[in-house]
Amino acid sequence: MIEGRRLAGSLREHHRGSTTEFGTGMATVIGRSDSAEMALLRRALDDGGFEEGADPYGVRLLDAPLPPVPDWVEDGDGRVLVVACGERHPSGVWGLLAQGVEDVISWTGEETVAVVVARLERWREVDRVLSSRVVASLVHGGSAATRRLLVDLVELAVYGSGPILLVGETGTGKELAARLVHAVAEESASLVVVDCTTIVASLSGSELFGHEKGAFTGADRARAGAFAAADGGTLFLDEIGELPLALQVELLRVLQEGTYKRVGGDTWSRTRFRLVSATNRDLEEEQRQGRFRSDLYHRIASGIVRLPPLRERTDDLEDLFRHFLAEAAGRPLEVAPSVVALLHDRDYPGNLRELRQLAYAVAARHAGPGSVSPGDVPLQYRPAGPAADPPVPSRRLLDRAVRAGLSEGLSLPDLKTLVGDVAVEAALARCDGNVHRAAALLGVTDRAVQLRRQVPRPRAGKKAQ
Ligand SMILES: Nc1ncnc2c1ncn2[C@@H]1O[C@H](COP(=O)(O)OP(=O)(O)OP(=O)(O)O)[C@@H](O)[C@H]1O
Repeated sequence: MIEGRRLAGSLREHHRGSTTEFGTGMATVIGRSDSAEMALLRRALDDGGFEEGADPYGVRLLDAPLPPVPDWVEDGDGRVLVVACGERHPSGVWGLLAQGVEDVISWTGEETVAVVVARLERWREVDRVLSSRVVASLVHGGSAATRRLLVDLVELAVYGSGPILLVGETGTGKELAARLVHAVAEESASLVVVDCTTIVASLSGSELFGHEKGAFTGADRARAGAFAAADGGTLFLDEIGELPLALQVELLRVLQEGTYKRVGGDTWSRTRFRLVSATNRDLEEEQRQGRFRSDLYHRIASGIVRLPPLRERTDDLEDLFRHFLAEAAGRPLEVAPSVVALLHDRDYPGNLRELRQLAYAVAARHAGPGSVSPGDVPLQYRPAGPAADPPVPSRRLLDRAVRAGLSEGLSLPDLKTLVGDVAVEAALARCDGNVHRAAALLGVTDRAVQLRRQVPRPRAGKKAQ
Protein backbone atom coordinates (compact mmCIF):
# COMPACT_ATOMS: atom_id res chain seq x y z
CA MET A 1 0.00 0.00 0.00
CA ILE A 2 1.17 3.44 -0.78
CA GLU A 3 0.82 5.91 2.03
CA GLY A 4 0.90 9.67 1.71
CA ARG A 5 -0.27 11.32 -1.48
CA ARG A 6 -2.58 9.85 -4.02
CA LEU A 7 -0.84 8.18 -6.91
CA ALA A 8 -2.12 9.32 -10.29
CA GLY A 9 -4.44 6.72 -11.82
CA SER A 10 -2.60 5.76 -14.98
CA LEU A 11 0.57 5.18 -13.04
CA ARG A 12 -0.93 2.22 -11.31
CA GLU A 13 -0.59 0.45 -14.60
CA HIS A 14 2.93 -0.84 -14.73
CA HIS A 15 4.77 -0.32 -18.00
CA ARG A 16 4.72 -3.99 -18.94
CA GLY A 17 6.17 -5.57 -22.03
CA SER A 18 9.35 -3.50 -22.18
CA THR A 19 12.42 -3.50 -20.01
CA THR A 20 12.32 -1.10 -17.11
CA GLU A 21 13.89 2.11 -18.31
CA PHE A 22 14.17 4.11 -15.14
CA GLY A 23 13.16 1.67 -12.46
CA THR A 24 16.00 0.71 -10.21
CA GLY A 25 14.59 -2.79 -10.57
CA MET A 26 16.13 -4.43 -7.59
CA ALA A 27 16.69 -3.76 -3.94
CA THR A 28 19.54 -5.33 -2.11
CA VAL A 29 19.57 -5.88 1.59
CA ILE A 30 23.02 -6.45 2.94
CA GLY A 31 23.32 -8.21 6.24
CA ARG A 32 24.73 -11.38 7.70
CA SER A 33 22.79 -14.11 5.97
CA ASP A 34 23.58 -16.75 8.58
CA SER A 35 22.08 -14.64 11.35
CA ALA A 36 18.72 -15.27 13.03
CA GLU A 37 17.77 -11.68 12.14
CA MET A 38 18.19 -12.27 8.42
CA ALA A 39 16.18 -15.51 8.68
CA LEU A 40 13.31 -13.50 10.17
CA LEU A 41 13.64 -10.89 7.48
CA ARG A 42 13.68 -13.47 4.70
CA ARG A 43 10.42 -14.93 5.93
CA ALA A 44 8.77 -11.48 6.18
CA LEU A 45 9.92 -10.53 2.68
CA ASP A 46 8.53 -13.76 1.35
CA ASP A 47 5.16 -13.01 2.98
CA GLY A 48 5.28 -9.47 1.55
CA GLY A 49 5.52 -10.80 -2.01
CA PHE A 50 9.17 -9.95 -2.57
CA GLU A 51 10.80 -12.62 -4.64
CA GLU A 52 14.46 -13.14 -4.18
CA GLY A 53 16.28 -12.22 -7.38
CA ALA A 54 13.06 -11.65 -9.35
CA ASP A 55 12.28 -8.89 -11.83
CA PRO A 56 10.78 -6.36 -12.32
CA TYR A 57 11.25 -5.79 -8.64
CA GLY A 58 12.98 -8.22 -6.44
CA VAL A 59 15.24 -8.38 -3.49
CA ARG A 60 18.77 -9.64 -3.19
CA LEU A 61 19.88 -10.73 0.23
CA LEU A 62 23.59 -10.32 0.23
CA ASP A 63 25.92 -11.67 2.82
CA ALA A 64 28.51 -9.01 3.35
CA PRO A 65 30.34 -7.50 6.27
CA LEU A 66 30.29 -3.74 6.79
CA PRO A 67 31.99 -2.02 4.87
CA PRO A 68 33.02 -2.44 2.03
CA VAL A 69 30.00 -2.55 -0.21
CA PRO A 70 30.15 -3.94 -3.76
CA ASP A 71 31.40 -1.70 -6.59
CA TRP A 72 28.09 -1.78 -8.41
CA VAL A 73 26.46 0.21 -5.62
CA GLU A 74 28.17 3.35 -6.87
CA ASP A 75 27.02 2.62 -10.41
CA GLY A 76 23.43 3.00 -9.22
CA ASP A 77 22.52 -0.61 -9.96
CA GLY A 78 19.48 -0.87 -7.73
CA ARG A 79 19.04 0.44 -4.22
CA VAL A 80 20.86 -0.94 -1.28
CA LEU A 81 19.82 -1.15 2.33
CA VAL A 82 22.28 -2.29 4.92
CA VAL A 83 20.80 -4.03 7.95
CA ALA A 84 23.33 -3.77 10.70
CA CYS A 85 22.67 -6.83 12.79
CA GLY A 86 24.24 -6.81 16.23
CA GLU A 87 25.76 -3.39 15.65
CA ARG A 88 23.63 -0.61 17.03
CA HIS A 89 25.93 2.09 15.78
CA PRO A 90 27.93 0.64 12.92
CA SER A 91 31.00 2.61 12.13
CA GLY A 92 31.37 4.17 8.70
CA VAL A 93 27.65 4.81 8.18
CA TRP A 94 28.29 8.11 6.41
CA GLY A 95 30.97 6.48 4.27
CA LEU A 96 28.47 3.80 3.21
CA LEU A 97 25.91 6.45 2.31
CA ALA A 98 28.55 8.36 0.34
CA GLN A 99 29.26 5.16 -1.58
CA GLY A 100 25.66 4.99 -2.74
CA VAL A 101 24.03 2.85 -0.03
CA GLU A 102 20.53 4.22 0.47
CA ASP A 103 20.27 3.70 4.22
CA VAL A 104 21.71 1.79 7.14
CA ILE A 105 19.20 0.40 9.60
CA SER A 106 20.39 -0.89 12.96
CA TRP A 107 18.74 -4.04 14.17
CA THR A 108 16.98 -3.24 17.43
CA GLY A 109 14.74 -6.29 17.67
CA GLU A 110 12.01 -8.06 15.77
CA GLU A 111 10.27 -4.76 15.03
CA THR A 112 13.12 -3.93 12.65
CA VAL A 113 11.64 -6.45 10.19
CA ALA A 114 8.59 -4.20 9.74
CA VAL A 115 10.83 -1.18 9.22
CA VAL A 116 12.79 -2.94 6.49
CA VAL A 117 9.68 -4.31 4.78
CA ALA A 118 8.00 -0.88 4.82
CA ARG A 119 11.10 0.66 3.25
CA LEU A 120 11.22 -1.95 0.52
CA GLU A 121 7.49 -1.56 -0.18
CA ARG A 122 8.01 2.13 -0.74
CA TRP A 123 10.92 1.49 -3.08
CA ARG A 124 8.83 -1.00 -5.02
CA GLU A 125 6.04 1.54 -5.38
CA VAL A 126 8.44 4.28 -6.51
CA ASP A 127 9.92 1.81 -8.96
CA ARG A 128 6.48 1.20 -10.44
CA VAL A 129 6.06 4.93 -10.98
CA LEU A 130 9.49 5.17 -12.59
CA SER A 131 8.55 2.36 -14.96
CA SER A 132 5.23 3.92 -15.94
CA ARG A 133 4.34 5.31 -19.34
CA VAL A 134 3.94 8.81 -17.90
CA VAL A 135 7.58 8.93 -16.85
CA ALA A 136 8.87 7.18 -19.98
CA SER A 137 7.04 9.62 -22.23
CA LEU A 138 8.40 12.71 -20.45
CA VAL A 139 11.97 11.88 -19.55
CA HIS A 140 14.87 10.37 -21.47
CA GLY A 141 18.42 9.47 -20.56
CA GLY A 142 19.02 6.40 -18.44
CA SER A 143 22.27 7.35 -16.68
CA ALA A 144 22.67 6.59 -12.98
CA ALA A 145 22.57 10.36 -12.27
CA THR A 146 19.23 10.73 -14.07
CA ARG A 147 17.77 7.70 -12.31
CA ARG A 148 18.81 9.09 -8.93
CA LEU A 149 17.24 12.42 -9.82
CA LEU A 150 14.00 10.73 -10.81
CA VAL A 151 13.88 8.71 -7.61
CA ASP A 152 14.21 11.93 -5.59
CA LEU A 153 11.54 13.68 -7.62
CA VAL A 154 9.06 10.83 -7.51
CA GLU A 155 9.53 10.30 -3.76
CA LEU A 156 8.92 13.98 -3.07
CA ALA A 157 5.99 14.12 -5.48
CA VAL A 158 4.22 11.04 -4.21
CA TYR A 159 5.10 10.90 -0.52
CA GLY A 160 5.70 14.56 0.28
CA SER A 161 3.16 17.33 0.20
CA GLY A 162 5.43 20.31 0.82
CA PRO A 163 6.80 22.77 -1.73
CA ILE A 164 9.66 21.59 -3.92
CA LEU A 165 12.52 23.81 -5.03
CA LEU A 166 14.35 22.76 -8.21
CA VAL A 167 17.83 24.20 -8.57
CA GLY A 168 20.06 23.92 -11.58
CA GLU A 169 21.74 25.71 -14.44
CA THR A 170 19.75 26.88 -17.40
CA GLY A 171 18.40 24.11 -19.63
CA THR A 172 18.93 21.27 -17.13
CA GLY A 173 15.27 20.28 -17.22
CA LYS A 174 13.75 22.14 -14.26
CA GLU A 175 10.46 22.83 -16.02
CA LEU A 176 10.30 19.24 -17.21
CA ALA A 177 10.90 18.10 -13.63
CA ALA A 178 8.00 20.28 -12.46
CA ARG A 179 5.78 18.69 -15.10
CA LEU A 180 6.84 15.27 -13.90
CA VAL A 181 6.04 16.09 -10.26
CA HIS A 182 2.62 17.27 -11.35
CA ALA A 183 2.01 14.30 -13.63
CA VAL A 184 2.78 11.68 -10.99
CA ALA A 185 0.97 13.39 -8.12
CA GLU A 186 -1.87 15.49 -9.49
CA GLU A 187 -2.57 14.16 -12.93
CA SER A 188 -6.18 15.30 -13.21
CA ALA A 189 -5.79 18.78 -11.68
CA SER A 190 -4.28 21.75 -13.49
CA LEU A 191 -0.63 22.73 -13.74
CA VAL A 192 -0.10 26.47 -13.94
CA VAL A 193 3.29 27.73 -15.08
CA VAL A 194 4.39 31.28 -14.26
CA ASP A 195 7.70 32.67 -15.42
CA CYS A 196 8.63 35.14 -12.67
CA THR A 197 10.88 37.14 -15.03
CA THR A 198 7.72 38.28 -16.82
CA ILE A 199 6.12 39.73 -13.68
CA VAL A 200 9.05 41.95 -12.77
CA ALA A 201 7.88 44.80 -14.96
CA SER A 202 4.32 45.12 -13.71
CA LEU A 203 5.12 44.82 -9.96
CA SER A 204 1.42 44.59 -9.18
CA GLY A 205 1.54 40.81 -9.36
CA SER A 206 -1.79 40.59 -11.19
CA GLU A 207 -0.41 37.53 -13.04
CA LEU A 208 -0.48 35.79 -9.65
CA PHE A 209 -3.41 37.45 -7.89
CA GLY A 210 -5.69 38.30 -10.79
CA HIS A 211 -7.33 41.71 -10.94
CA GLU A 212 -10.69 43.45 -10.86
CA LYS A 213 -12.06 45.50 -13.77
CA GLY A 214 -10.52 49.00 -13.69
CA ALA A 215 -7.79 48.02 -11.20
CA PHE A 216 -5.18 49.67 -13.42
CA THR A 217 -4.92 51.23 -16.86
CA GLY A 218 -5.80 48.59 -19.43
CA ALA A 219 -7.72 46.37 -16.97
CA ASP A 220 -10.92 46.57 -18.98
CA ARG A 221 -12.28 43.36 -17.44
CA ALA A 222 -11.74 41.30 -14.34
CA ARG A 223 -9.31 38.37 -14.64
CA ALA A 224 -8.39 35.44 -12.46
CA GLY A 225 -4.68 34.95 -11.74
CA ALA A 226 -2.40 31.96 -11.29
CA PHE A 227 -3.33 31.43 -7.61
CA ALA A 228 -6.94 30.84 -8.62
CA ALA A 229 -6.10 28.75 -11.69
CA ALA A 230 -3.78 26.47 -9.70
CA ASP A 231 -6.33 25.80 -6.93
CA GLY A 232 -6.35 22.04 -6.29
CA GLY A 233 -3.38 21.50 -8.60
CA THR A 234 0.24 22.57 -9.03
CA LEU A 235 1.72 26.05 -9.37
CA PHE A 236 5.14 26.14 -11.00
CA LEU A 237 7.01 29.38 -10.35
CA ASP A 238 9.91 29.40 -12.77
CA GLU A 239 12.89 31.67 -11.95
CA ILE A 240 11.52 32.43 -8.49
CA GLY A 241 14.78 34.23 -7.68
CA GLU A 242 13.56 37.05 -9.95
CA LEU A 243 10.43 37.74 -7.91
CA PRO A 244 10.49 41.35 -6.60
CA LEU A 245 10.76 41.65 -2.80
CA ALA A 246 7.30 43.20 -2.49
CA LEU A 247 5.74 40.17 -4.16
CA GLN A 248 7.86 37.80 -2.08
CA VAL A 249 6.02 39.07 1.02
CA GLU A 250 2.67 38.54 -0.68
CA LEU A 251 3.59 35.05 -1.82
CA LEU A 252 4.70 34.10 1.69
CA ARG A 253 1.32 35.14 3.04
CA VAL A 254 -0.52 33.11 0.43
CA LEU A 255 1.60 30.07 1.26
CA GLN A 256 1.05 30.49 4.99
CA GLU A 257 -2.64 31.38 5.03
CA GLY A 258 -3.95 30.14 1.71
CA THR A 259 -5.78 33.43 1.08
CA TYR A 260 -5.27 36.30 -1.34
CA LYS A 261 -7.06 39.32 -2.83
CA ARG A 262 -7.24 40.24 -6.50
CA VAL A 263 -5.47 43.48 -7.42
CA GLY A 264 -8.04 46.24 -6.97
CA GLY A 265 -10.38 43.94 -5.07
CA ASP A 266 -11.22 43.72 -1.39
CA THR A 267 -12.60 40.24 -0.91
CA TRP A 268 -10.43 37.37 0.22
CA SER A 269 -10.33 34.17 -1.83
CA ARG A 270 -8.97 30.82 -0.75
CA THR A 271 -6.55 28.68 -2.72
CA ARG A 272 -4.60 25.50 -2.11
CA PHE A 273 -1.95 24.28 -4.49
CA ARG A 274 1.25 22.30 -4.61
CA LEU A 275 4.10 24.74 -5.13
CA VAL A 276 7.08 23.81 -7.28
CA SER A 277 9.63 26.57 -7.82
CA ALA A 278 12.79 26.68 -9.86
CA THR A 279 15.86 28.84 -9.94
CA ASN A 280 19.29 28.95 -11.51
CA ARG A 281 20.41 31.50 -8.92
CA ASP A 282 22.17 30.72 -5.67
CA LEU A 283 19.28 31.62 -3.36
CA GLU A 284 21.44 31.40 -0.26
CA GLU A 285 23.70 34.09 -1.70
CA GLU A 286 20.62 36.07 -2.75
CA GLN A 287 19.49 35.99 0.90
CA ARG A 288 22.88 37.24 2.08
CA GLN A 289 22.62 40.05 -0.45
CA GLY A 290 19.14 40.91 0.84
CA ARG A 291 17.52 40.12 -2.49
CA PHE A 292 15.57 37.07 -1.36
CA ARG A 293 13.64 36.73 1.89
CA SER A 294 14.87 33.98 4.20
CA ASP A 295 11.38 33.24 5.54
CA LEU A 296 10.12 32.68 1.99
CA TYR A 297 13.14 30.55 1.16
CA HIS A 298 12.44 28.18 4.06
CA ARG A 299 8.81 28.03 3.07
CA ILE A 300 9.41 27.12 -0.59
CA ALA A 301 12.29 24.72 -0.05
CA SER A 302 10.97 21.92 2.10
CA GLY A 303 12.34 19.57 -0.57
CA ILE A 304 15.30 20.68 -2.70
CA VAL A 305 16.22 18.79 -5.84
CA ARG A 306 19.36 19.65 -7.81
CA LEU A 307 19.23 19.06 -11.56
CA PRO A 308 22.72 18.00 -12.63
CA PRO A 309 24.24 19.79 -15.64
CA LEU A 310 24.77 17.71 -18.79
CA ARG A 311 28.53 17.52 -18.13
CA GLU A 312 27.75 15.47 -15.00
CA ARG A 313 25.60 12.98 -16.91
CA THR A 314 27.47 12.49 -20.17
CA ASP A 315 26.20 8.89 -20.19
CA ASP A 316 22.88 10.44 -21.24
CA LEU A 317 24.27 12.30 -24.26
CA GLU A 318 23.65 9.71 -26.96
CA ASP A 319 20.26 8.66 -25.67
CA LEU A 320 19.07 12.26 -25.39
CA PHE A 321 20.51 13.23 -28.79
CA ARG A 322 18.73 10.31 -30.48
CA HIS A 323 15.52 11.20 -28.68
CA PHE A 324 15.67 14.87 -29.74
CA LEU A 325 16.65 13.85 -33.26
CA ALA A 326 13.66 11.51 -33.55
CA GLU A 327 11.43 14.23 -32.11
CA ALA A 328 12.65 16.67 -34.78
CA ALA A 329 12.62 14.23 -37.70
CA GLY A 330 9.42 12.47 -36.72
CA ARG A 331 11.20 9.10 -36.92
CA PRO A 332 14.26 7.45 -35.35
CA LEU A 333 17.53 8.11 -37.19
CA GLU A 334 20.80 6.23 -37.13
CA VAL A 335 23.83 8.32 -36.13
CA ALA A 336 27.33 7.88 -37.58
CA PRO A 337 30.07 7.17 -34.95
CA SER A 338 31.93 10.38 -35.91
CA VAL A 339 28.83 12.41 -35.01
CA VAL A 340 28.57 10.54 -31.70
CA ALA A 341 32.24 11.37 -31.04
CA LEU A 342 31.51 15.04 -31.76
CA LEU A 343 28.71 15.01 -29.18
CA HIS A 344 31.16 13.90 -26.52
CA ASP A 345 33.81 16.37 -27.61
CA ARG A 346 31.93 19.59 -27.08
CA ASP A 347 30.70 21.57 -24.07
CA TYR A 348 27.05 22.40 -23.43
CA PRO A 349 26.74 25.61 -21.43
CA GLY A 350 23.03 25.60 -22.36
CA ASN A 351 22.75 21.97 -21.18
CA LEU A 352 19.87 19.86 -22.54
CA ARG A 353 18.33 22.78 -24.36
CA GLU A 354 21.56 23.28 -26.31
CA LEU A 355 21.77 19.57 -27.12
CA ARG A 356 18.17 19.71 -28.31
CA GLN A 357 18.93 22.70 -30.54
CA LEU A 358 21.89 20.85 -32.01
CA ALA A 359 19.71 17.80 -32.73
CA TYR A 360 17.03 19.95 -34.37
CA ALA A 361 19.65 21.74 -36.52
CA VAL A 362 21.14 18.40 -37.57
CA ALA A 363 17.71 16.94 -38.37
CA ALA A 364 16.90 19.97 -40.52
CA ARG A 365 20.00 19.39 -42.69
CA HIS A 366 19.61 15.64 -42.88
CA ALA A 367 17.97 14.23 -46.00
CA GLY A 368 17.33 10.72 -47.22
CA PRO A 369 17.21 7.36 -45.52
CA GLY A 370 20.87 6.99 -44.37
CA SER A 371 22.52 7.70 -41.02
CA VAL A 372 23.08 11.19 -39.74
CA SER A 373 26.59 11.99 -40.98
CA PRO A 374 29.19 14.71 -40.20
CA GLY A 375 27.98 16.74 -43.20
CA ASP A 376 24.57 17.09 -41.50
CA VAL A 377 26.17 18.99 -38.62
CA PRO A 378 25.85 22.75 -39.22
CA LEU A 379 29.13 24.69 -39.47
CA GLN A 380 28.85 26.41 -36.10
CA TYR A 381 28.76 23.04 -34.33
CA ARG A 382 31.72 21.48 -36.15
CA PRO A 383 35.14 21.09 -34.49
CA ALA A 384 37.85 23.56 -35.49
CA GLY A 385 39.73 20.96 -37.59
CA PRO A 386 43.42 20.16 -38.04
CA ALA A 387 44.51 23.82 -38.30
CA ALA A 388 43.86 24.16 -34.56
CA ASP A 389 46.23 21.30 -33.82
CA PRO A 390 49.09 21.51 -36.35
CA PRO A 391 50.93 18.22 -36.85
CA VAL A 392 54.44 19.66 -36.93
CA PRO A 393 54.55 21.08 -33.38
CA SER A 394 52.93 17.86 -32.08
CA ARG A 395 55.65 15.83 -33.80
CA ARG A 396 58.25 18.13 -32.26
CA LEU A 397 56.73 17.70 -28.79
CA LEU A 398 56.75 13.93 -29.17
CA ASP A 399 60.31 14.06 -30.48
CA ARG A 400 61.41 16.00 -27.38
CA ALA A 401 59.58 13.63 -25.02
CA VAL A 402 61.11 10.53 -26.66
CA ARG A 403 64.65 12.01 -26.49
CA ALA A 404 64.12 12.86 -22.80
CA GLY A 405 62.89 9.32 -22.16
CA LEU A 406 65.87 7.76 -23.92
CA SER A 407 68.29 9.87 -21.92
CA GLU A 408 66.53 8.66 -18.74
CA GLY A 409 67.25 5.10 -19.82
CA LEU A 410 63.85 4.03 -21.15
CA SER A 411 63.80 1.32 -23.81
CA LEU A 412 61.54 1.31 -26.89
CA PRO A 413 59.05 -1.10 -25.19
CA ASP A 414 59.06 1.20 -22.13
CA LEU A 415 58.32 4.18 -24.34
CA LYS A 416 55.54 2.33 -26.16
CA THR A 417 53.98 1.35 -22.83
CA LEU A 418 54.20 4.93 -21.61
CA VAL A 419 52.57 6.32 -24.74
CA GLY A 420 49.77 3.75 -24.37
CA ASP A 421 49.26 4.66 -20.71
CA VAL A 422 49.23 8.36 -21.40
CA ALA A 423 46.80 7.92 -24.31
CA VAL A 424 44.45 5.82 -22.13
CA GLU A 425 44.65 8.33 -19.29
CA ALA A 426 43.94 11.22 -21.64
CA ALA A 427 41.03 9.39 -23.30
CA LEU A 428 39.54 8.48 -19.92
CA ALA A 429 39.83 12.08 -18.76
CA ARG A 430 38.17 13.26 -21.96
CA CYS A 431 35.35 10.75 -21.53
CA ASP A 432 34.77 11.47 -17.82
CA GLY A 433 36.22 8.09 -16.84
CA ASN A 434 33.83 6.12 -19.04
CA VAL A 435 35.81 3.07 -20.16
CA HIS A 436 33.54 2.18 -23.06
CA ARG A 437 33.69 5.61 -24.67
CA ALA A 438 37.42 5.96 -24.05
CA ALA A 439 37.92 2.61 -25.80
CA ALA A 440 35.81 3.77 -28.76
CA LEU A 441 37.85 6.98 -28.97
CA LEU A 442 41.12 5.03 -28.98
CA GLY A 443 39.87 2.33 -31.34
CA VAL A 444 40.60 -0.49 -28.86
CA THR A 445 38.50 -2.86 -26.78
CA ASP A 446 37.11 -1.96 -23.33
CA ARG A 447 39.30 -4.69 -21.88
CA ALA A 448 42.43 -3.12 -23.38
CA VAL A 449 41.60 0.12 -21.57
CA GLN A 450 40.90 -1.70 -18.31
CA LEU A 451 44.17 -3.65 -18.54
CA ARG A 452 46.15 -0.47 -19.29
CA ARG A 453 44.78 1.08 -16.12
CA GLN A 454 46.30 -1.74 -14.13
CA VAL A 455 49.72 -1.89 -15.85
CA PRO A 456 52.43 -0.40 -13.61
CA ARG A 457 54.36 2.37 -15.35
CA PRO A 458 57.95 1.64 -16.31
CA ARG A 459 60.43 3.64 -14.28
CA ALA A 460 63.39 5.44 -15.81
CA GLY A 461 66.57 3.39 -15.84
CA LYS A 462 64.70 0.06 -15.59
CA LYS A 463 64.77 -1.61 -19.02
CA ALA A 464 61.79 -3.71 -20.10
CA GLN A 465 62.48 -7.45 -20.09
N1 LIG B 1 15.53 14.21 -19.18
C1 LIG B 1 15.03 14.81 -20.26
N2 LIG B 1 14.54 14.08 -21.27
C2 LIG B 1 14.07 14.67 -22.39
N3 LIG B 1 14.03 16.00 -22.58
C3 LIG B 1 14.50 16.79 -21.60
C4 LIG B 1 15.02 16.23 -20.39
N4 LIG B 1 15.39 17.26 -19.59
C5 LIG B 1 15.16 18.39 -20.28
N5 LIG B 1 14.61 18.11 -21.49
C6 LIG B 1 14.26 19.09 -22.53
O1 LIG B 1 15.31 20.06 -22.56
C7 LIG B 1 14.77 21.36 -22.76
C8 LIG B 1 15.17 22.26 -21.60
O2 LIG B 1 14.49 21.79 -20.43
P1 LIG B 1 13.74 22.78 -19.43
O3 LIG B 1 13.05 23.90 -20.17
O4 LIG B 1 12.90 21.95 -18.53
O5 LIG B 1 15.01 23.37 -18.65
P2 LIG B 1 15.07 24.49 -17.52
O6 LIG B 1 16.06 24.04 -16.54
O7 LIG B 1 13.67 24.76 -17.03
O8 LIG B 1 15.63 25.74 -18.32
P3 LIG B 1 15.65 27.30 -17.87
O9 LIG B 1 16.39 27.40 -16.57
O10 LIG B 1 16.41 27.97 -18.97
O11 LIG B 1 14.21 27.71 -17.78
C9 LIG B 1 13.28 21.19 -22.92
O12 LIG B 1 12.97 21.09 -24.29
C10 LIG B 1 13.00 19.87 -22.22
O13 LIG B 1 11.84 19.23 -22.72
